[in-house]
Amino acid sequence: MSAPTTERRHIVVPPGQPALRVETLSVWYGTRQAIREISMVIPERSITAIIGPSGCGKSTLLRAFNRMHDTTPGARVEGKVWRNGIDLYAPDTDPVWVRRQIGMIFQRPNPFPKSIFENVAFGLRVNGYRGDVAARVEQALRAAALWDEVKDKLDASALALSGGQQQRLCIARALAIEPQILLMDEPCSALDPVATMRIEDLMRELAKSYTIVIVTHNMQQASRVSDYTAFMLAGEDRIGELIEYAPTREMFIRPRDRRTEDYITGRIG
Ligand SMILES: Nc1ncnc2c1ncn2[C@@H]1O[C@H](COP(=O)(O)OP(=O)(O)OP(=O)(O)O)[C@@H](O)[C@H]1O
Repeated sequence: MSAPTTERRHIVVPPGQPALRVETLSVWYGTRQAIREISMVIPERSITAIIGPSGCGKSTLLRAFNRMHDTTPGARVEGKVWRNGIDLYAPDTDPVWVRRQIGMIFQRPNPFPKSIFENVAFGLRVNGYRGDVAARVEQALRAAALWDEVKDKLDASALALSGGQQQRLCIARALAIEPQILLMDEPCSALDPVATMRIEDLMRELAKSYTIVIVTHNMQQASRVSDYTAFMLAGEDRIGELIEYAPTREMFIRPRDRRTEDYITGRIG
């Protein structure tokens, strides 16, 4: 199905049910605006990559998707993020509910200094889960492709795992509370190529059931794993904007905007 394109920017509206609908989203840190009026639709059960040069606002945009800026002093968000008809920024929308639906995986794996089991069980306990915690922990570890490696040492410290295993543990920890969307902020940048491949394979597997949005510096990674790619760029005023948003294959083979082409061919950034 061909997608409509705006005149000024090349922004597709992916077909099907959106996981998130982002409308004229702007974020400020104090008086400095970091991103300007970004509108896009994130399709469900797919991987959307956000790419662009350092400082163009990729993480800022990603963090706006689950209200992470609520916890940043001085940060302010304008615009709307809709999920199934609910405005995530409406005064009566509970930010805890938002973050339960939309989990975040960070650049550096950040397991708690607890056992492997307790890391995954943590969110369940915080949320007062009354079911079979052990079963849910196993399910999450299996979904994160880590179960076989840790099933015999669930009581061992999470900090003894390799970097790649720690990152998959953090993914299991996020999955345990059954989110629908996973935001990943450069999840492989601290990992070696083999661990990176495992996370990328895992992402493809997870995308069958979850919606994933990933920020990545690595264009090869975006082209390998994502279905859609959003290219951001900051102009002379240093405010990040969405320049082009398209199916990944299209963007890498036939970018519509010269700035996208300059970036993916290495002329800028
Ligand atoms: N907590 C903060 N307080 C003040 N300014 C911030 C904060 N976080 C980010 N910024 C600024 O906002 C702009 C966008 O930053 P952001 O981290 O979103 O960019 P990015 O594209 O993800 O960069 P990178 O690829 O280097 O991680 C930058 O100028 C950055 O310095």
